[in-house]
Amino acid sequence: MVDADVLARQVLEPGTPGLAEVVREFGAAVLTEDGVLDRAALARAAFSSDDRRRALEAITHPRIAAATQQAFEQAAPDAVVVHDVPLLVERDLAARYDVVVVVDAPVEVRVRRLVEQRGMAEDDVRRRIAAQADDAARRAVADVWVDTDRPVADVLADVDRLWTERLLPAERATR
Ligand SMILES: CC(C)(COP(=O)(O)OP(=O)(O)OC[C@H]1O[C@@H](n2cnc3c(N)ncnc32)[C@H](O)[C@@H]1O)[C@@H](O)C(=O)NCCC(=O)NCCS
Ligand SMILES: Nc1ncnc2c1ncn2[C@@H]1O[C@H](COP(=O)(O)OP(=O)(O)OP(=O)(O)O)[C@@H](O)[C@H]1O
Repeated sequence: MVDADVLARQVLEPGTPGLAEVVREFGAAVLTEDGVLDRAALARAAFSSDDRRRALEAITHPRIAAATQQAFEQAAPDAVVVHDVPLLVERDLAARYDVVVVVDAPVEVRVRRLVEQRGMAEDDVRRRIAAQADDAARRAVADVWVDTDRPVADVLADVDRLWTERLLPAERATR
């Protein structure tokens, strides 16, 4: 499992060159008193305009890409590597994968979950969604569509089936 959001956090940990560059670009106001990244403050700055978001991505994305490559290389030859990547469509990466799975929920459900379950500010959530690909673009690259606007148990049952009926055979077919 290679989680892009986890790698995105690692490249901005205290003491990293990534964090130093972010402070040069966005100012010391994106740090807490202890010198740790204030993620909410950086999110406010980065999602204020396309230009600011791209400035952050120019710092993070090359570093995330390098860490991703390293993680892929460490996988066992018979592993099914699951790459959890929010910006797959935006970065035009679909052709690199054997199977593209889109995990979906309607926009209003996404907003409600992130506000209620994660405590995020609603305008932050909406700005992030606005900076992402829309459903039509996601549909265009999806091999499998997982609708999560259902009870979690139903979603998990579908994912189990996806694993045994689609992903394990796809891995075998690559050998
Ligand atoms: C702005 C930051 C500090 C906000 O941190 P926060 O802890 O609030 O969010 P987290 O990193 O957990 O991301 C949660 C979700 O926000 C969305 N999101 C994050 N970055 C972006 C982006 N550049 N464009 C669109 N949506 C984004 C994604 O849906 C992601 O799954 C952080 O998201 C970040 O460093 N983003 C730039 C790196 C990046 O593009 N990450 C996406 C994975 S490659
Ligand atoms: N079927 C469901 N019912 C209720 N809540 C759900 C369901 N599926 C996901 N959630 C909740 O929705 C929120 C977002 O889910 P999750 O973090 O898995 O999204 P994600 O696909 O990783 O998004 P991104 O990759 O953009 O960060 C979480 O708080 C999660 O618990």
